Amino acid sequence: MPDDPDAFAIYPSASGRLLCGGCAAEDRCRLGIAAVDATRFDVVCPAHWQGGPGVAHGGWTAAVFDEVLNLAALSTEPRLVTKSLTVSYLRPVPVERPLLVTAQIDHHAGRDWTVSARMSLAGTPLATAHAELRTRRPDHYARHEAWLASHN
Ligand SMILES: CCCCCCCCCCCC(=O)SCCNC(=O)CCNC(=O)[C@H](O)C(C)(C)COP(=O)(O)OP(=O)(O)OC[C@H]1O[C@@H](n2cnc3c(N)ncnc32)[C@H](O)[C@@H]1OP(=O)(O)O
Repeated sequence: MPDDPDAFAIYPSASGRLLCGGCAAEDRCRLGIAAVDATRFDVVCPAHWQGGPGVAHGGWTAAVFDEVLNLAALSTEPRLVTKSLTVSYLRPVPVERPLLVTAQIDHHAGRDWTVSARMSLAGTPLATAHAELRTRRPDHYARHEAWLASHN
């Protein structure tokens, strides 16, 4: 744990990837996301994320959207958290098949962002998502740690 938790930032990994705090040490995205650019992502659902036979767990789909929706805004604002995330599951998502996820910033004012994304297979939409993001306050993680310590 760093002395100042709010010093946390995401930098390109050894291989140039932008990875969350949980994946940076392994230098690979465990969700199976590979960024093409800031708004397009090649995604493959690893088999161990299957929820039904050959079909992705809905939590994996939500996690992928959470990641790409933040990545879409990351180049403009590196200090984001997700305030809300809504996923529409349109069709089952197959595991181990090449998927395309596109994401965009729909609105930004002050600390508030609204973003949306779509997951597709060969042009057919499988799921869509909308999220509200919030720019973190400078003491976001320190405040969290203080709150947690007060509940020990
Ligand atoms: C990237 C590259 C590859 C990687 C790409 C990106 C990697 C993946 C990105 C993942 C992004 C995520 O999933 S982020 C993780 C998921 N999201 C979160 O953890 C956000 C949790 N929610 C919050 O921190 C907050 O609710 C906010 C920031 C959304 C809104 O807070 P706010 O702006 O301060 O609003 P406010 O109404 O004052 O706060 C609501 C209530 O929460 C409390 N509160 C607010 N902040 C905190 C805090 N830090 N610690 C404790 N408590 C807090 C307030 O006291 C208040 O309590 P009371 O007065 O009501 O009692």
